[in-house]
Amino acid sequence: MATILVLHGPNLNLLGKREPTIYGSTTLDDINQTLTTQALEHGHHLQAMQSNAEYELIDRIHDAANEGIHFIIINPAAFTHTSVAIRDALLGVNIPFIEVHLSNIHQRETFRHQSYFSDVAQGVICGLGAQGYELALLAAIRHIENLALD
Ligand SMILES: O=C(O)[C@]1(O)C=C(c2cccc(Sc3ccccc3)c2)[C@@H](O)[C@H](O)C1
Repeated sequence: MATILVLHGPNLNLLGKREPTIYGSTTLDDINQTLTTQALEHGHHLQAMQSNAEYELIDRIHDAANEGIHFIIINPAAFTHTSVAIRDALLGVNIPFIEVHLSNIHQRETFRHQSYFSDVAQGVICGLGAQGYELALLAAIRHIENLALD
């Protein structure tokens, strides 16, 4: 049994409440509940956290290494385009991660096209709404289970 950590960045706590045309009407609680259920169906555990504070996300990433977290799924939200610090934390703990965005950042403002995470991620999923998280979870489980076979 493995544990997968889902990290949501700033303002995602407002998801489903405003701007549904861009980010959808699903709330973060809905997403986390769906992912938790799907992980358990595959025999794995899921932990989820949302923070508007860069340092809290960094601290959670550090703690993940001490807890034996096997994989991280992260939507850095606005930190996608600014945070070398979170990038460095992910590299520092050496836990594989997938970058997820609800919207297709490449169809939006130019400043959203650049990510500090994509080149060091296992993969990037964007533009598929809440389903992107579910696809990332399936990929994480596949990664973990393939490692177990090696
Ligand atoms: O598409 C995403 O998931 C993204 O990571 C999410 C972002 C984001 C930005 C502002 C608010 C929210 S969440 C939200 C949605 C609707 C109303 C209020 C907040 C997400 C952007 O900062 C990123 O560029 C893209």
